[in-house]
Amino acid sequence: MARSLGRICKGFQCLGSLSSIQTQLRQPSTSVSVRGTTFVRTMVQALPSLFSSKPRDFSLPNSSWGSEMMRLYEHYNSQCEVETEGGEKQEGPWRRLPSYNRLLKYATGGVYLSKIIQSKARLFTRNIRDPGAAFEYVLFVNSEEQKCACVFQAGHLLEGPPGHVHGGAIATMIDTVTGTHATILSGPVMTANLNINYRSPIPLGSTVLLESFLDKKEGRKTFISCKVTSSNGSKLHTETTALFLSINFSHLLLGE
Ligand SMILES: CCCCCCCCCC(=O)SCCNC(=O)CCNC(=O)[C@H](O)C(C)(C)COP(=O)(O)OP(=O)(O)OC[C@H]1O[C@@H](n2cnc3c(N)ncnc32)[C@H](O)[C@@H]1OP(=O)(O)O
Repeated sequence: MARSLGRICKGFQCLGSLSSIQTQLRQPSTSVSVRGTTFVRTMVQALPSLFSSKPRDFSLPNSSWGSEMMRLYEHYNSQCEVETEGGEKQEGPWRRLPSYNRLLKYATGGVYLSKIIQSKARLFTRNIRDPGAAFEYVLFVNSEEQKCACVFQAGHLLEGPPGHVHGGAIATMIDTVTGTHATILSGPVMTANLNINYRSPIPLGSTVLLESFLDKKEGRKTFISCKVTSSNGSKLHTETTALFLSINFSHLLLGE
């Protein structure tokens, strides 16, 4: 019992780091975009400190990334840092988000889960070790324009219709991108509604671009839209509207 309480307290300490990020987000500032930039920078810097050892950043290129995946990665990554006329480097409009296969060491899904489940819990999209087999993706955020872009290469384990990507795998990626975007904009949220129109199938192994946009914020509600296109933008694969509701961490930890 005492040990369980210790674990939960440690979990809350981790959550404290996230709370401070949220506090920063809520502090009055001159504009939403400045606030967003600060939040993203803080989040990027704070996340690794929540782990017990140095975690693998899954958003960095690996040998399975094809030429289209690399081309789009370079396209956005080159805009994360730009050179001034005087030759100095400064932050660009985009920022790459690191990606780990678990978010918190202790608070991995509620106090009612067994220790074994807590220790084995992994993020759904990052739990297959074989590079290129499933979800290969990297997410970039543009705080000024309040949008996100995700380059996604769909591996052979994501098959639905023969030779094409499973609709649930596509929905997973849309939920991941819009959910991350909503978290950046509003702090902790959960998906309340995801409305997807599938317009054309995605060939297995291909690279696509997911772009998400803030539609509006109303109280606890954050409305995001998202489209998935082929890597050169010529083909529309899906169109989505999503609703996220802001939550307290106790909603996840205690089921309240
Ligand atoms: C770093 C790694 C990042 C990875 C990102 C991955 C993102 C993945 C995100 C997810 O997948 S979350 C998992 C899937 N989602 C869930 O399991 C959520 C389950 N549902 C709930 O927990 C609750 O229903 C929810 C928190 C969404 C809302 O419950 P609340 O009790 O907080 O809200 P309430 O029912 O009081 O409704 C508040 C308002 O929202 C509205 N609302 C709630 N659900 C709605 C809905 N589904 N559609 C439209 N409106 C909805 C509701 O009508 C009301 O509107 P008004 O204030 O105007 O009256």
